[in-house]
Amino acid sequence: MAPSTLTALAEEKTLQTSFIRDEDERPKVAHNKFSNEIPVISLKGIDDESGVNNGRRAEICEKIVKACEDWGIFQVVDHGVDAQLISQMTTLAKQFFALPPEEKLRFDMSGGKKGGFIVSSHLQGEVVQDWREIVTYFSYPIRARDYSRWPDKPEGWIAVTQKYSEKLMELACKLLEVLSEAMGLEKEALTKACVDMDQKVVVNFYPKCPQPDLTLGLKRHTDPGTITLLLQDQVGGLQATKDNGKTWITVQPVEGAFVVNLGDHGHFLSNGRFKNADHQAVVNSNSSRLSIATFQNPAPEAIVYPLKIREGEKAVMDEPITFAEMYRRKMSKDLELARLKKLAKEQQIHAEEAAEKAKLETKPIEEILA
Ligand SMILES: O=C1C[C@@H](c2ccc(O)c(O)c2)Oc2cc(O)cc(O)c21
Ligand SMILES: O=C(O)CCC(=O)C(=O)O
Ligand SMILES: [Fe+2]
Repeated sequence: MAPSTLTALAEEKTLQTSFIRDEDERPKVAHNKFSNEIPVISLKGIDDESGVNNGRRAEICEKIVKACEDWGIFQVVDHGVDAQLISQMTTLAKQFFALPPEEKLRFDMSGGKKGGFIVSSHLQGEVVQDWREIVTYFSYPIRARDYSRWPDKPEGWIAVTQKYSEKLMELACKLLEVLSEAMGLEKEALTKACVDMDQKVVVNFYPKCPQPDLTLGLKRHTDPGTITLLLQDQVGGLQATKDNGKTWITVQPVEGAFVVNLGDHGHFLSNGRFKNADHQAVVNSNSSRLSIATFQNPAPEAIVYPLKIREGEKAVMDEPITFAEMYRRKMSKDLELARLKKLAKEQQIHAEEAAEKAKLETKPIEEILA
């Protein structure tokens, strides 16, 4: 059972066992050992398709496409989202997590409610807990918004979140246009494949952690959707993989930048040409950390299948399926893997205990008592 908030646990000297991960899952690289390998791309001039600047758009597009092919993750600056809006969004988010537990728990979503506050994860049945609190809103399609699940404190946050969601939807669509064109398709191809794009904002708060080397803020995963725009503070903790998942790097925080991640949907639609970035978040004992993930997902009924299969390529999917089915299969695979891992661990403990018992039984009594 996940605790209802992390406020009290963050003050303890040791970590509660439900957060302790197996050794192979624990952090390998420090939260602040930053790498500059992930490309940082300026979007200045991306809208200008005329004359001399068309060269600039082409240059930006080339960089984005290369980053998607090599990493599935990159950062964007000069993206046009107002710095003041970003600062309001982060200030208000921090104020929300600083509220007393009972205020945050007015929006508790542990009973399976769509949107609100929860510790660790929205997924049911996780074996090990993530060291994070989240507050999440379903922001698009607008007609499906349920404002009763949007926290009404701190004052002014609903209005700021609405504006933030709108601006991030615009930025995401711009990036999807570039990727559509790179696939040799019309600009709207990827947004059309999403049917009626869903957007979900997840604000992650990672409190200071007593034993950060034993746990993760957010376990290793790929995002399920088309594209994710992540805003992170300067603390550091986002990690991505290279060398086919073997090596971890910590992404250098860049003030005012968005980290752009390709998700599974984007990966499948490009027939595997664009990577779905494998990533996780680590925590530390010095300071809390805030990140805001804006997930751009297709509608649940949207059909998932490669939009373009290039000559000589084989389709990465056996059959077209809906996004809802794709998500369901992903979640059950994730949970099944965690269950098998837990089982293997229990069996190992059992076998070790049995071996110890057998050893004792064959020992002469004088040795046991010695
Ligand atoms: O919180 C997340 C992160 C992410 C994710 C985490 C864990 C998984 O097993 C997984 O498959 C994905 O993607 C999300 C996607 C969502 O729609 C909501 C989330 O809260 C998250
Ligand atoms: O907090 C981070 O840096 C990562 C967050 C993330 O990957 C997510 O919310 O899906
Ligand atoms: Fe993620």
